[in-house]
Amino acid sequence: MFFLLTSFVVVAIPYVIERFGLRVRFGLFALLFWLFVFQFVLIFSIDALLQNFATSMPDLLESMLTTLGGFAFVTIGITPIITLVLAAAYLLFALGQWLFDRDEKDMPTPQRHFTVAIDGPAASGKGTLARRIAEAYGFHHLDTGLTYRAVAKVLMDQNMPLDDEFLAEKAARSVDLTKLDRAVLSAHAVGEAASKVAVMPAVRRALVAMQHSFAERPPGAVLDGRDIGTVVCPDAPVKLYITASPEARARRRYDEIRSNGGGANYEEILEDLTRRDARDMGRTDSPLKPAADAHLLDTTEMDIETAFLSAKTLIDQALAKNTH
Ligand SMILES: Nc1ncnc2c1ncn2[C@@H]1O[C@H](COP(=O)(O)OP(=O)(O)OP(=O)(O)O)[C@@H](O)[C@H]1O
Ligand SMILES: Nc1ccn([C@@H]2O[C@H](COP(=O)(O)O)[C@@H](O)[C@H]2O)c(=O)n1
Repeated sequence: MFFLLTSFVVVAIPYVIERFGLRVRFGLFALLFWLFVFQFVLIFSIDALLQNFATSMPDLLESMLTTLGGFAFVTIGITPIITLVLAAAYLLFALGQWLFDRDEKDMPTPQRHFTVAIDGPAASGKGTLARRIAEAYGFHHLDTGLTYRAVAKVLMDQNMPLDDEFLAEKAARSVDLTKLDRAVLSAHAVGEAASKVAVMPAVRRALVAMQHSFAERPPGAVLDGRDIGTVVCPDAPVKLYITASPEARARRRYDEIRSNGGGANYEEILEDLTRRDARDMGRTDSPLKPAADAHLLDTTEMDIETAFLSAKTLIDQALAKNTH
């Protein structure tokens, strides 16, 4: 009787803990507990049956009951042993999990991605600033203007019209962010063509999807363009809107082309920039405008380093907020 009582306690305790204490239950201890109860009931009911009715029952039934009772009697000792072994294994596993979780909590949490969104009109200096920031913080950089330029270049190379949305969308879907060649795409004419394909919603949808996933690259990404703060990364913790007078921007572009050995006409460049600004600001889908929470930076009278230091102050403040 002492053996049965002890066995009952051994199978009952893990069952009760499993039933009422565990969030994830496999029912293993419940199975062992009810198996034990079943064995117990078999032994005693068969014993009672045999004691009272053995003489009146057929021999075959009597021997079957005797075998069954004997089997239950022999195996009832195994159930608590299995329960004990499993409970010990379970305890060891739980202890290991607890130690592992505790070590994990002590580890610094991996930094999530951080996005700097930079928008502004042509030649305002946003690309130069974006590259400088990316370099200083070890972030990835995407000049989204190049993606629109790549679409325009595909169409131009194949003598296709720039206003066919179906063809332009197909070209947009073929853009590979790892193969954007600034040297090839930076031509003035490609920029002009890019602003034409950029008015088409299907083109924007295709490119924005790529830009959006680029922005999620850890540890951070800097994207510059026209709709980064408003459409591509509306939740970016730092948004900058870089601007400069049209004359200053035309002068910068003129100097840039000349220093690369190209021929340029300042008046023509100013005219092109003004026309491109008007197209980019006036289109229905994702027009160029500062996001409501963007910091404005007018670089007309500001050199590149000063612009970078202003941006750095804002980024450092946002990074400090992010980690506390
Ligand atoms: N603050 C600044 N002062 C003087 N020159 C600058 C300044 N910022 C950028 N530049 C120069 O102006 C030119 C245009 O800059 P950048 O290419 O960065 O402009 P952008 O806004 O990215 O142009 P786009 O929209 O056409 O890509 C470059 O030659 C760059 O060196
Ligand atoms: N996010 C963007 C980026 C660019 N565009 C269009 O592409 C043209 C070329 O851009 P650059 O920055 O390389 O000069 C630009 O004029 C825009 O029309 C855009 O729509 N959205």
